[in-house]
Amino acid sequence: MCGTCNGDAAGAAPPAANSTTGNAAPSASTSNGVHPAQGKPASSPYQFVQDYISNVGRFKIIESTLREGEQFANAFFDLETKIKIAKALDNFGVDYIELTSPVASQASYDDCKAICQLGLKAKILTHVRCNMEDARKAVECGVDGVDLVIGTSSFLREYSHGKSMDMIKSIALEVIAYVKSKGIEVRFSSEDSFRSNLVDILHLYQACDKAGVDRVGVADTVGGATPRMVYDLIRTLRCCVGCDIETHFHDDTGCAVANAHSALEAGATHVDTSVLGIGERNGITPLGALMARMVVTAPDYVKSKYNLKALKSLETLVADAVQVNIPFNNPVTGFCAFTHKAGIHAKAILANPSTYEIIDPHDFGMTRYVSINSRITGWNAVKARIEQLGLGSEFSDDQVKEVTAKIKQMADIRPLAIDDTDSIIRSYHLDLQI
Ligand SMILES: CC(=O)SCCNC(=O)CCNC(=O)[C@H](O)C(C)(C)COP(=O)(O)OP(=O)(O)OC[C@H]1O[C@@H](n2cnc3c(N)ncnc32)[C@H](O)[C@@H]1OP(=O)(O)O
Ligand SMILES: O=C(O)CCC(=O)C(=O)O
Ligand SMILES: [Zn+2]
Repeated sequence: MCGTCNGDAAGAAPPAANSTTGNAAPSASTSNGVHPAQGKPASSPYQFVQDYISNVGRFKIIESTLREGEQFANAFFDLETKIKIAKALDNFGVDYIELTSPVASQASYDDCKAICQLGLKAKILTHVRCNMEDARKAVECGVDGVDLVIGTSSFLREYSHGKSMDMIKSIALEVIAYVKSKGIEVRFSSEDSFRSNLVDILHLYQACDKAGVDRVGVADTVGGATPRMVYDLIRTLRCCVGCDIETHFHDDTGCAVANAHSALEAGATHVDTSVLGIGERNGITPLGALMARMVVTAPDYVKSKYNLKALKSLETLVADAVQVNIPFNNPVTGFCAFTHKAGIHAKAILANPSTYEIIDPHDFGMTRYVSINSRITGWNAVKARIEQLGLGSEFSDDQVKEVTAKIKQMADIRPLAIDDTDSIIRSYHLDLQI
């Protein structure tokens, strides 16, 4: 458990963004601990190779913290909080911000109008049931686009709204025509797409495409899809419609990020996210985790388009608003996401960070951290700490190995903090003077 990382070289606190304090940095490194001469490998097997269908290098984000995220158990966003989150999302560079249906309540209606008037770069969408009354309310608010949704699986047709596929199609076409007549974007999505009849939904999407919808949406509403199922469905759909394809993945079985990646590979154009993945039940594709995935797949696109260094503050803002902690194992911003502990890892990391890091923490304004306070440390890591303490020239390699053995002896007895380890080093050093 990463609980043992507490009391690392930087003390009890987790490594902070833009801080190098206490890192066991190599002597030949830059101030941020990266060897300029030994950067990333020339090519990465994880980077995509462009094919004609994949959109991994040109996707768009529909950020739904203020819609799907409002469905998270702990969420209560007043207008002030919504505005802060909307501005932070805009600063991060998301393409769209999706808001709760204005039909939900008076505040939802008023807040939707207010956010539309902020003049953000991101386009503002609201998410409504596929019917004329909801669509009218949405348009009234001044949004840039309306996301229409209706369940198409037999479960939802029977137990949610009771409409046949024919009825769904005729309502969808009517509502799409109405929203288009208002000169704004319109998307049509089949809720619970993966449990819907494939032929039925392909026909429906084709009809919507013909009617001029801007995007059709595929939703894994219950989070049961696998990346292969997603690839197959999106690849098939890509051949049936010319419009954009939006995708929405719940994380009930832990596949939400992988499914989003797979969807883009198969030709989807848009991915729904929320900050920290908050949403109904255990939520959807988290924005930060998707960024972690995509910066590895398509580094140039992601680094040029999104303000990655703002991720930590964005996640902190939302975590505070919904009263949760950022999970310890969160990609990029989890407190031990760039902490290296085992001696074998530490040695290689100090020589070249690419050995054990697929993401450069500095791309996100984060720093790496090498722990030396455990029985599994090694002399190379301890040597780096000794150098950091300014004592490098006073220890031979044999002496570093001897002091490492002392650290391990003590670490076998109890957990150590950096002060303990530094004391062992300093007292060994004092003994050398006598
Ligand atoms: C998978 C998703 O996350 S979809 C998005 C979920 N978002 C929301 O639910 C938005 C917040 N919701 C709300 O505030 C409320 O549910 C409202 C205002 C939309 C509706 O509230 P109520 O009228 O009290 O109905 P209630 O919530 O009990 O039931 C949903 C109603 O919508 C109908 N409905 C459900 N989906 C659709 C749809 N896509 N299109 C049209 N009608 C629908 C249901 O049949 C039901 O109608 P009924 O009143 O005839 O039974
Ligand atoms: O509108 C959509 O595409 C998705 C709706 C939703 O939240 C879901 O199906 O889980
Ligand atoms: Zn959802």
